[in-house]
Amino acid sequence: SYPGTIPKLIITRDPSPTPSPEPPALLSARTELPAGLCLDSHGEDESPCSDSGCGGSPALTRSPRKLSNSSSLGLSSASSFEESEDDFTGSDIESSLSPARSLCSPDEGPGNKSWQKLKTMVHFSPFVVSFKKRYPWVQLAGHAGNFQAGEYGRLLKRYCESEQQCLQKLMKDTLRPYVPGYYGVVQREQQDYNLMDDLLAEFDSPSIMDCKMGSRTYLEEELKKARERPRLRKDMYDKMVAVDPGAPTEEERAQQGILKPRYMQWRETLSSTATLGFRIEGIKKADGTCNTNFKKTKQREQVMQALEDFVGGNTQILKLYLQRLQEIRSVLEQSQFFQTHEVVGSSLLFVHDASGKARVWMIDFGKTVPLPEPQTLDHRTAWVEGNREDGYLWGLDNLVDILSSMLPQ
Ligand SMILES: Nc1ncnc2c1ncn2[C@@H]1O[C@H](COP(=O)(O)OP(=O)(O)OP(=O)(O)O)[C@@H](O)[C@H]1O
Ligand SMILES: O=P(O)(O)O[C@@H]1[C@H](O)[C@H](O)[C@@H](OP(=O)(O)O)[C@H](OP(=O)(O)O)[C@H]1O
Repeated sequence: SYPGTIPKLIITRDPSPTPSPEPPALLSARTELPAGLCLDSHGEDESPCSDSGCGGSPALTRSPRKLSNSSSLGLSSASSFEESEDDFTGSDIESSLSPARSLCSPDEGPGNKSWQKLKTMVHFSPFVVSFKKRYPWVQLAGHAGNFQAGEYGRLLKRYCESEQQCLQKLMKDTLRPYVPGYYGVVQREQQDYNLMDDLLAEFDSPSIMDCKMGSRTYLEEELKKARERPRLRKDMYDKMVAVDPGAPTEEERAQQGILKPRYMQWRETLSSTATLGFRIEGIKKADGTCNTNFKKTKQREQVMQALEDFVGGNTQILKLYLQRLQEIRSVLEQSQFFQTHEVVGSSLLFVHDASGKARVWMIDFGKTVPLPEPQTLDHRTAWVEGNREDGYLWGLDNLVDILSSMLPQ
């Protein structure tokens, strides 16, 4: 298991069947909370590109406007990813449970966040690009309303300054072939977007998997903020209760809210993030079925089963994925960008189709931040607060090891 210290914000109960050591508390939601603590129905300014951090941050000179829940629907269907639940065919157990979805629903009334997490919902978005190729675009994870269709096999992702900085640097780094091509900032309907390659464009009826990498999903900066300006998140409390009604403490129950790092950490220990350094966020298969119900996929065997199902038992595809991951790992080990950035919340996007093509790319750099010079990370050392290690390569080592063990020796 992960050799590092996972800070326990509040000790409730370990959702893991295997006991883990109890590390020291770094932050407590208890009485240390200063006066003025407020209860948000959604978070504010939690991370560089969290739903409020990016669009709502006053530091951004770019358009701070938040997309409304229906904003993508408000645009032409030929140019936007429409939310089309009619197309949904997957087993979406968690989404039906998720209170956050109804919390963020359009009829929620004013004053609430204007856009929401996709969570366990998957967006299928058929659209027409300028060369008339029509294909269903799928957003497996992340914030709803974050994406718009671009032209020529490109897509627009809601502007986030730290992501822009990263993508710009990555275009000059050895990692360039392993990230979506980046084409700068574009504006649509007064909203700024980062324009990048749609990685699905070159596939026919692709199968897709999103794996969130690293042993930690919140930035050190987020911990600091939570201490200095603690905000109780009602939406996160509700999401927690929907998955495990026994998870909140008495106090959290009374407050009907939890701090973001506490929620993120609970998610990490519930899934394989804390023990394997990555977790599956969602899988969509070529037959149209989707599963984003991996919150409790924690054990190595459960992960293997999900991967096996994803590739449909096709060892050739598995082999190609393994090769690509090994290639990415060796490039990461040399990459100047990677050595000098804390990479949190970033995913590996796996895509294959019936033609036998299988590729993996790194996506989502909204919470990838530069380190102060001359600090570097090896991405394998256990995290202790202050060292900023993210466990990315430790997770990739585990993923490579799991895929290798699934292939005939
Ligand atoms: N360049 C791309 N090409 C194709 N699909 C993409 C691309 N980028 C993202 N996606 C799809 O959108 C999903 C969410 O992407 P991403 O993680 O970048 O969004 P986000 O809103 O920043 O997520 P989070 O809330 O985790 O920060 C991915 O799981 C994938 O399905
Ligand atoms: O997957 P879940 O259980 O829905 O939880 C969300 C997930 O951890 C996202 O990664 C996080 O966004 P960031 O990575 O951008 O912080 C988001 O925070 P947010 O609600 O503050 O955006 C969480 O709500």
